[in-house]
Amino acid sequence: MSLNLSHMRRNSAHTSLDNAIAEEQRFLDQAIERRDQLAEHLRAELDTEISDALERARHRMLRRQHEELLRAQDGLVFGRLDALDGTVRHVGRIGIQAEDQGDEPLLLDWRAPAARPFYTATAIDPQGLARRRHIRTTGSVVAGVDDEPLDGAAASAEDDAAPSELVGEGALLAALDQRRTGRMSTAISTLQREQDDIIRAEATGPLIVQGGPGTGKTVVALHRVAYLLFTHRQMADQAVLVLGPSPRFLEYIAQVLPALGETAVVAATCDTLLPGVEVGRDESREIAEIKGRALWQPALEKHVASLLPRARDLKLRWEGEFYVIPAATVAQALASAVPGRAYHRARLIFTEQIHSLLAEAVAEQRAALLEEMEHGYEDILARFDRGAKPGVAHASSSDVDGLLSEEEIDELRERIAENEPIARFIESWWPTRDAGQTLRDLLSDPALLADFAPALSPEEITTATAVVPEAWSSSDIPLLDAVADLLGSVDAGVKQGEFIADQARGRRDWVYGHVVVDEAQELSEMQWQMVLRRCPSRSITAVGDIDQAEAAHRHTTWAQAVRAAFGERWTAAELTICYRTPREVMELTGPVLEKAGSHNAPPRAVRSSGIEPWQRTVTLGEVAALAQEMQGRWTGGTVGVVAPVARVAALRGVLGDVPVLTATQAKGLEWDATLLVDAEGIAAEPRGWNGLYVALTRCTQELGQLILV
Ligand SMILES: Nc1ncnc2c1ncn2[C@@H]1O[C@H](COP(=O)(O)OP(=O)(O)OP(=O)(O)O)[C@@H](O)[C@H]1O
Repeated sequence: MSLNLSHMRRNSAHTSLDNAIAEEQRFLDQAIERRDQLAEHLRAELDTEISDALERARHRMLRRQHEELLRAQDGLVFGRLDALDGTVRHVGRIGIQAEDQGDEPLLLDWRAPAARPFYTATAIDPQGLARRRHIRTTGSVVAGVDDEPLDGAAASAEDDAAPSELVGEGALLAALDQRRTGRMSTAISTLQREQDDIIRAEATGPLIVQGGPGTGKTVVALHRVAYLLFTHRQMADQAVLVLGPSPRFLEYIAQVLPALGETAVVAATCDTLLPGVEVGRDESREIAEIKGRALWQPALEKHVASLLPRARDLKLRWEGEFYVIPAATVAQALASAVPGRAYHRARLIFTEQIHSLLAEAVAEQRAALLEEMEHGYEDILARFDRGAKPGVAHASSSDVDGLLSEEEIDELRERIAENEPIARFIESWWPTRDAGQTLRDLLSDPALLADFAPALSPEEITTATAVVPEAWSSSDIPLLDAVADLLGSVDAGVKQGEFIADQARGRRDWVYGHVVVDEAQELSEMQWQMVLRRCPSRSITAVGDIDQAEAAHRHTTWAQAVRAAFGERWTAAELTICYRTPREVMELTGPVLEKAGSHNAPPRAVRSSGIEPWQRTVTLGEVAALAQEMQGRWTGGTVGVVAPVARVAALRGVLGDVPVLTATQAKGLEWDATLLVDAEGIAAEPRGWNGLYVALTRCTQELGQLILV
C-alpha cells in the first residue's frame, strides 16, 4: 500500500514538473516572438535616412538597443517570481516591453530593481514572494525548472534542515559542476545574495572587495559593470575601464561583457594603459618594489617643475626690429600660466601671452614712432609700412591716423603666432618635452633623484638608477604615465571611433565613468595613481584577495595597500563563500594561508567533488603521461599545470599543448583539474606561500601534486 502511494506521489510530481516545463516553454516562445518583433521594428527604423546630428544620436541609441536584442539569445528567460498576491513576473537577460506599453514589462531585466528579490529573497526574508523558479533553457527550449518555496508554510513542510545560505541551490550547483572551457561565462541566473549586494552597491567612492579564491570576485566585478552601465546611462558615455592582471586573464573574461550586452567597456592591464607604449623588458623584483612606491609621484612633480623656465628678459626679433619683454613681465606671465597646469598646457598659455605682449610692443613702438614722426621723422614710419602684411587692402585705422586698431593688433598677433623664428626662439627657451626622455633623464642621474626623492636611501638610489631604461619595464609604466600627465599633451588630438570604447582606448587622458580593478591586491602604489588619474571621481570598484598578493610591494592588508591612493576614504566589502574549489582541496589551504601571514578567514567551500587530492613522486619524463591521463579523465574540460618559474621551460618541453603556468600567470584562471608540480619550489619563490595558495585553488574538481626527483 505504502509503495503504491509513493509511486503515485512520484507520478504526480512528474506531471506537475512536466506542466511547469510546458508552461515556461509557452512563455519563452512568447518572449522570443516579441523580441524578434521588436528587433525587426528597430531594424526598419535604422533603415531610414539620417538628416541631422539629432537623428544620428537617435540612430546610435536604436542601434545599441537592436544589438542588445539580437545578442539576447541564450538564457533569454531564466527566472520567475510568484508573489504572495498571485502576481507572476519573469526575469531575463534583457527587459522586453509588453505589446501594450501601459502594461507591466513582459520580461524584467535582471538589473532592474524589481528583479532584485530573485537574488535576495529567502525563506526567512521572502520579500513578498511565495516562490522563486529557476528556468534552465538550451537555446529556445526549456530543459527544466527548479522551484524554491519561500512562504513559511511551504518551507516548514520541506524538512527541518537549516535554511540554505544559497539562492537557487540546485541551479547554482548544476552551473558549478559544468566542465570548464577556458572561457568565463555569465552567472546572471545564479548570482548569490552577498554577490548581488556588491553588484548593486552605490558607486560614489572606492569600494574594495576582499574575497578568497573562487568566491566570485571576477563574476561580481563584471556583473557590476553591466549593472552600473544599465542603471547610470551617463557612464556609457564615458565608458568603464576594466583592469585585469594579464592578457591571458583578459582573454578568459573577454566574452562576459559582450554577452551581457555591454560595449562601452575598455579592458586593459596596467601595462597596456598607455597608448603606443609597450613593456619591452623584465626588471628585478627589488627595482620593481622601489619604483612602485608612492614617493615617486612628488619626486616626478618636482622633476617636471624644475624643467620650467626661469623669468628673464626675452629679446624677440620682429621684422628687423628687436623688442625686449622685461623679466618682470615674463615673471607675471609665468605666474598666470603655470599654477595648476600641465607643463605643455602652461607653455601654450604662456606662448599666447608672449604673442600678445609682442604685438602690443610692436603697436606701442609704432605709436612712439608716429609721435617722433610728428616731430619730423617721416622715413621711420615708411620703414614700418614696408613690413605690413601684403594684400590687406581695406581702410583701417592706421590708414587714417597711423595707429593700429584692435583688429589690426589681433591680426598682427596671428602673424606672430605663425612666425617660425619666434616659435624657434620660444622652443629654445621653453622646450617641448618627450615623457620617455624626461623620465630617462631622472633615472640616469643619481644626484637629481636623491634631491627629488629624499626618502630613498643611497643604496636604493643606486639600485633605481643602475639601468637607464631603453625599453620599458612594467614598473616604469606608471612612472611614465605620471610624467606624461605632468607634461600634458602638446596637441589635444582626438581619436575618432564608432564606439565610445574605441575613442577611450586611444587616449591617455580619457576620464572614465567607473573603473573596475580585478586582482587589485597586485597593484603598486604608483599603479593606483594611474587608476586615479583615469577616474578622478573615484567611482572605483576593486576586487581582490590580499592573501594572493605576489607583486613586489610589501602590503599584507588592504589598509596598507590603498592608503596612498585613498587615505581612509574607502568602503570595504567581503565575499565569504567559495564556489570554485571543492571542499577536499580547500582543506589543504589552512597551513599555507598561515605561512603566507594571512589576516583573513578562508572562504567556505559550497561543494564537494568527491575526489581526494593526490600526491606522487615522479621524474620529469613521467609528468607527460600523468598529464595525459588527467586530460583523459576530464575530456571536454580543461587541465592546467602550475610550476615554479625555474621549472616552466623544461615542463613546456615535455608537455606539448597542456598549459604550463607559474603561480603568477595562473592568477584568476581555473580548470577542471590542476597538476601542481613542485609545491615546495613555488613556496620558496618570493611571496611563495601566497603563490602556492593561488596554485592550490585553481581547480573545480581534481588536484594532483607531483614531487620531482
Ligand atoms: N553566482 C555564481 N553562479 C555561478 N557560478 C559562479 C557564481 N559565482 C562564482 N561562480 C563561478 O565560480 C568560479 C570562480 O569565480 P571567480 O573566478 O569570479 O572567483 P574569484 O574570486 O575571482 O577567484 P580568484 O580569486 O581565484 O581569481 C567561476 O567559475 C565562476 O563562474
